[in-house]
Formats: sequence, C-alpha cells, structure tokens
Amino acid sequence: MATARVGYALEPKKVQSFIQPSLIDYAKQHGIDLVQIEPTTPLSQQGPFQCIIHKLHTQNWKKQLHEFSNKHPNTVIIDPPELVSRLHNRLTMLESVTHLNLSIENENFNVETPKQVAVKEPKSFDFGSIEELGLKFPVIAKPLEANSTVDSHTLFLVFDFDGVKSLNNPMVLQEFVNHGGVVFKIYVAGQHSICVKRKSLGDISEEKLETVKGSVPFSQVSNLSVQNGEEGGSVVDEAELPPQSLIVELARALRERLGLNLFNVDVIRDGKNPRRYLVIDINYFPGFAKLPSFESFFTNFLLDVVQQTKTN
Ligand SMILES: O=P(O)(O)O[C@@H]1[C@@H](OP(=O)(O)O)[C@H](OP(=O)(O)O)[C@H](O)[C@H](OP(=O)(O)O)[C@H]1OP(=O)(O)O
Ligand SMILES: Nc1ncnc2c1ncn2[C@@H]1O[C@H](COP(=O)(O)OP(=O)(O)O)[C@@H](O)[C@H]1O
Ligand SMILES: [Mg+2]
Ligand SMILES: [Mg+2]
Repeated sequence: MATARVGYALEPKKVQSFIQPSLIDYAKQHGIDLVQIEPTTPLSQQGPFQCIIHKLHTQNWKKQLHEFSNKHPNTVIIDPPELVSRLHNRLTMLESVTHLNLSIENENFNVETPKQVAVKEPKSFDFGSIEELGLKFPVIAKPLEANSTVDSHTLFLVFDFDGVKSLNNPMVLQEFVNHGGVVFKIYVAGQHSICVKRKSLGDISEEKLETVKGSVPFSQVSNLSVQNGEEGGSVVDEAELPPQSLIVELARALRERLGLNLFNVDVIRDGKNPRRYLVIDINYFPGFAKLPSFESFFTNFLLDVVQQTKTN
C-alpha cells in the first residue's frame, strides 16, 4: 500500500497533546504518514505533501503556505488561513450561524446565537442603559479577539454597569442564557462529526441577580454558588444530547458556511425552551484528542482528503 504524506504544522504544545503515538500508529496502519513540519525551515525543502494540516498564525507561516500552495496546487491545505482567521474574532466567528435554514426533519428547532454587541472601550462605556444595546444583565463579557492566548479565554460574568467599566480591552458583551449547566461540543472533521457533553456555567437565579454586583472572572464563578457546584457531574451525565439529525445538519451547514474542515462548535440549550439551541463559540482545530476513538475519527477524515486528491 502506498503511503500518503500529511504534513502537520502545530505549536509544540499542540504536537504534544494531539500527535500522540497512538494517532501516528493508527494513521500509518491505514496508509498515512504524519510528518512534522518545521516552520523555520523553508516548506519547499520539506515536501512533497498530499495534504497539510496546521494551526499556526504568524505572517511568515502564512506566506510560506501561500507560496508552497502556488507551486504545488495539488497539495490540499486544511484549511485556508484567510477563512480560519474569521474564527479569531468573536463577532465574525458567529456570523455563519445566522439564517441557517434547517431541513424539514429539524424545522421545529431554532439554532441561533445569543444577542451580543462589541464594546471597544469598556472603561468609557457611556450608554444610558444596557437595553439601548438590546441586552439585559447579566451578560457574559468575552475578549473580542479569540487568539489562543490565556487572556482571550478569560471571560467575565457582568451584572451591572460598574461591571462593564471594570473591564479592560475590547470585549463582546453577550446575553447570558440559562441552560442547565451543560455545554454540547460538536467536533467536526470534514464530513465526520461527533457531539460530547461538558460541564458549563450553572444557571443564575433571579434572587442571585439581586445580590451579586460588578463582574466576576470565570474561574471564580463557582464561588458565587450559582448552581455550579458538586452536582455538576450528574447534571452533565443526565443531560440528553441534541437529536443526532440536528448535530449532523449543524455540522454540515457550518462546515459549508465557514469553508472549514476542522473545528468545534459550543452549543447550549435554552433552559426555558428545549427546542432553542444557541451557538456560543466556534474553535479552529480544537482538542480532538479528547474524543473517544480520536485516532480513527481523525484518520478517517485524512483518508477522505487523500482519496479525493487521487480521484481529482
Ligand atoms: O488543548 P485543548 O485540548 O483543551 O483544546 C482547546 C479547545 O478545547 P476543546 O477541544 O473545545 O475542549 C479550546 O476550545 P474552547 O475555546 O475552550 O471551547 C480551543 O479550541 C483551544 O484552542 P485556542 O486556545 O482557542 O486556540 C484548544 O487548545 P489547543 O489544543 O489548540 O491549544
Ligand atoms: N451566552 C452564554 N450564556 C451562558 N453561558 C455561556 C455563554 N457563553 C459562554 N458561556 C459559558 O462560558 C464558557 C466559555 O465560553 P466560550 O464562549 O466557549 O469561550 P472560550 O472560547 O474561552 O471557550 C462556555 O463553555 C459556557 O460554559
Ligand atoms: Mg468554548
Ligand atoms: Mg473558544
């Protein structure tokens, strides 16, 4: 069996967590040679590649990739950097979710995004009321830039104007939706998708809202004793997954809209309306290694890509 060379360009931390010996072995047994790309060595000296997967965003890397792709148009680049970059801003990230037309099978479900607005300078926030922005407290403040840094993952629950003013850096203020403490993560690799459940922020009661002030970074949310305590595990265990047809359709529709193959989508289910789902986050090339049978999940995707290059 001829082997296909698939190059990967990833941060060392990601190589460690993702390119596990079990993945290398499984891929090899199925005819795929996973080859590490050294970003500081010219790409042209490291080929040939049937396919390149990557999660690096430096200008130098993007330039190399562009030049390589022009010279070797048959190498499939998973995925185009200019499309990946839409996920690096929390406003453009969710644009693809608007006006998703679901099929008849799923027509009883609504898939939306929470209301949100960008606030460039929270410190000089001068709106008369949060309602003017089409929002109401509590909101969740997320750094506008989703650029893989620790800061970009530091979120805040915000309960009032003082809370908004306490924030630094451009933020997105997003409606907080009670959802029963469970987030669904739909992982997509080309035509393959899988949904897993994870613990999320607990619901915030009306009584709580009367007593909590300001803003609270996420790491401290459980200190508020919002319903996020020890029972978290069983809440997750007991939650019902979204219907499989909805998962598959959402994965397919977003893959087409985004023009991307490797991503995951964080989805919550409105606690007041079980037919209303909200997409809250989309991540490029997430932690696939956390999935059950991730070796076969990912290798099957690579096999599809390699197969397509042969038939073209
Ligand atoms: O490292 P992991 O396995 O936790 O994966 C992270 C993802 O976790 P998830 O698979 O959704 O549970 C994580 O997803 P969340 O934003 O936490 O929902 C991100 O995709 C993160 O990448 P980045 O820091 O945004 O570039 C991912 O980090 P990298 O693996 O890309 O560093
Ligand atoms: N609009 C929202 N309503 C309720 N909970 C939310 C909302 N947005 C985010 N969360 C909670 O915050 C967590 C992190 O938010 P997310 O947007 O996924 O940021 P990150 O990119 O850092 O993962 C989610 O997994 C969920 O628990
Ligand atoms: Mg997330
Ligand atoms: Mg994210």
